[in-house]
Amino acid sequence: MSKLRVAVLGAKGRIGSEAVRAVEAADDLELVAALGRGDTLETLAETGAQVAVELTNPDSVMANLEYCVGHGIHAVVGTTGWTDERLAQLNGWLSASPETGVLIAPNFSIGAVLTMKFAQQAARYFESVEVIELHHPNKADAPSGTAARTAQLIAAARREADCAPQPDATSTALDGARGADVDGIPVHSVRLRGLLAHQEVLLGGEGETLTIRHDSLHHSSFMPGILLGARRVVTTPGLTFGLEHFLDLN
Ligand SMILES: NC(=O)C1=CN([C@@H]2O[C@H](COP(=O)(O)OP(=O)(O)OC[C@H]3O[C@@H](n4cnc5c(N)ncnc54)[C@H](O)[C@@H]3O)[C@@H](O)[C@H]2O)C=CC1
Ligand SMILES: O=C(O)C1=N[C@H](C(=O)O)C[C@H](O)C1
Repeated sequence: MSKLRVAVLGAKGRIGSEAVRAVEAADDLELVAALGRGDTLETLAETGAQVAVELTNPDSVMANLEYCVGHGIHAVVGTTGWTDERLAQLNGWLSASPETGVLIAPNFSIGAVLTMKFAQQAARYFESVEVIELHHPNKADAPSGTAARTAQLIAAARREADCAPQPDATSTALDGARGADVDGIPVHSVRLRGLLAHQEVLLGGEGETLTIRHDSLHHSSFMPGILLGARRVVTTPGLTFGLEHFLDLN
């Protein structure tokens, strides 16, 4: 059986370099291109890449995806910085190339995907919910894509259940002291040498709290999700947001 032809964009970065090794090590995948900043995207068409794994940064991702979708190259995207406007633009490109698939995964690690799901399930049962994400200090964006997505899922679950607004008597606060407001959920970002990628969802009710915590201790935690995404995206046209859609989670 022929191998799936995979390219990695952002191949010299922290996660991209790990993805290059993971693709090379997979029996059913062939690494046909490993592109860094300044390399031409034409390499993707020239090498016949079927899937591009996009792990660059929010400034580069849109141009890369415009090229990929325009050339019918499926994409697995880990890069952060997604807004409604960006998603609408991507959907526009996809509607002109209806057989192409794009997976955007705020987080490729199974533990983080489960954290989001558990938080979504728990959100309606507690009066208070806050998210704390903790990352290495070289991270460009805050809050993390995972934390933003977690907060959006929590907020949607609370809206659906008609939850009351969270109790919070704060009347004076230093800027930032209560974190960023993502759909009404406070999200706090820590940047600390020694960390990689971590998240806590704190839920509080009368006389009890629940903490859901996940730790990515190595970039290897993201690799099974990236490889699964590459294998599945080629048969899943259109936009898929979240790795959970490729997992058998009930
Ligand atoms: N979804 C997930 O599970 C994960 C997502 N990420 C995200 O992936 C992105 C990259 O993270 P890191 O590897 O830590 O950053 P990094 O800064 O170490 O790597 C990014 C690399 O992309 C390169 N680059 C920038 N523009 C490019 C372009 N147009 N073409 C090719 N290469 C380009 C940079 O030179 C750099 O080598 C971030 O948005 C991060 O949040 C990171 C880890 C897991
Ligand atoms: O930059 C990182 O490192 C990570 N970025 C993603 C995010 O912003 O959520 C995923 C993971 O947290 C690691």
